Amino acid sequence: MANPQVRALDESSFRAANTLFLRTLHAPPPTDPQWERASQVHLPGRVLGGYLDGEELVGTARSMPVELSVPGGHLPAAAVTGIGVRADKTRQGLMTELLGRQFAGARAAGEPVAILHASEAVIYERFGYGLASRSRRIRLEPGRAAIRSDAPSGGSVEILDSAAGAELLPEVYRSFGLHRPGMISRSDAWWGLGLMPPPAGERVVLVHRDGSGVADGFAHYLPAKRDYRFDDAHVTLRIGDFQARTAAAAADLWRFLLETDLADTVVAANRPVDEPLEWWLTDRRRVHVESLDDDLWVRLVDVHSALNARTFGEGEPVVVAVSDAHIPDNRGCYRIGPDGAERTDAQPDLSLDVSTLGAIYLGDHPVSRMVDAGRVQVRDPAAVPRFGRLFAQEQLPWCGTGF
Ligand SMILES: CC(=O)SCCNC(=O)CCNC(=O)[C@H](O)C(C)(C)COP(=O)(O)OP(=O)(O)OC[C@H]1O[C@@H](n2cnc3c(N)ncnc32)[C@H](O)[C@@H]1OP(=O)(O)O
Repeated sequence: MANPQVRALDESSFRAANTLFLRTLHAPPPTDPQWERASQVHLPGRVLGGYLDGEELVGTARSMPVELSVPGGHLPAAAVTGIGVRADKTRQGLMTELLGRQFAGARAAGEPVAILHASEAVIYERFGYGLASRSRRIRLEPGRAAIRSDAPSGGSVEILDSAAGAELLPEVYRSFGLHRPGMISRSDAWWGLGLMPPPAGERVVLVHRDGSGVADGFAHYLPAKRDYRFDDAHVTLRIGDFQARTAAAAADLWRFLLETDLADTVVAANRPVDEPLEWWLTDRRRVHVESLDDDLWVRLVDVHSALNARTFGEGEPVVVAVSDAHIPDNRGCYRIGPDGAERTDAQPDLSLDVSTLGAIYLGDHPVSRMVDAGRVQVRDPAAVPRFGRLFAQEQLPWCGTGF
């Protein structure tokens, strides 16, 4: 019988944990320069080691503290990543032990929510995570895709060298504030990691400045050439990060990308699903949606605090019973209304699992859809539209930051 054990690793084991994680993703171990950067996001107390019947490290998980934007506010959250169990030791309960330890750590650190990007969609729901935001991967062909003359515009786009980009982009991102649910803060270590490979020097960095010269958007891309003949325009621009504070900044950046000479394809993964790109184009069919992907998975590790960190729409309160297989303290009934959430002994109008509450928390899915999906049990049908109005959001959540 396996005996999964978990403990916080000391710094001397961080690189071994990172190597183990990368191996579980079928990736090579970090080189010295890669580790130099990655070590900055391995934080004492937050890198866990997993063991099965012995002292050999066979599993790992880690997290980073971030600020997460939620409807009407923001709150501290644990950004979970680096989960891996060695292939010959899987399905013996080690990840279960690692995640349980992470939940306890997040609660102790005053982080009511844990978030992650999942390698597979089937893993995390059983632990109370719900899919809370989505993104899309799109492809456009410059020349066939053009921005309309009446699309928002204002300011200019400039190319920065990578040193100037490395200095300016963190500042610009910070200046935006976490303006949409799902966005998270980016630490200096995150920027240093250069999460979007390859090395920064090979990327082209664009910055958008508004009419008064204030930087209000940026994007970077990697040009990939499929043919080395001088006269063939087989060039794909692969966008790595694209952030804009205003519609004018976003539309101007797209205009610049689509008018770049010799580029015949622009590919952007991880774009918000509600970006109005189709509305800015002369021919909306030029946006080829290659996939609709999971973005953030959200786990409310402290339901009461998490609910009270966001705001709710208008209407009559609803009493909701929450089940949670992993965190007993979360179980029970909550009265949720425009003024927030409080525990109650009243009879519930609706019941749901904490994973479903995580899925609707940022406002991506209408409550009625979760009812139709069988994820909400209804005692009082009149409570469904009320519950929907409380959680409804104008803007869809989007994280836009890999971790
Ligand atoms: C946020 C991130 O870091 S995403 C990266 C996640 N890591 C990877 O994808 C790397 C490759 N995979 C792995 O390392 C491992 O398979 C892990 C970490 C996903 C799972 O570790 P394990 O120790 O096998 O998980 P554990 O034994 O605790 O499984 C718990 C339950 O989840 C199920 N489960 C675990 N992984 C999977 C999976 N990939 N697909 C389907 N079910 C799974 C198990 O069957 C088990 O179900 P049960 O409770 O009904 O028996």
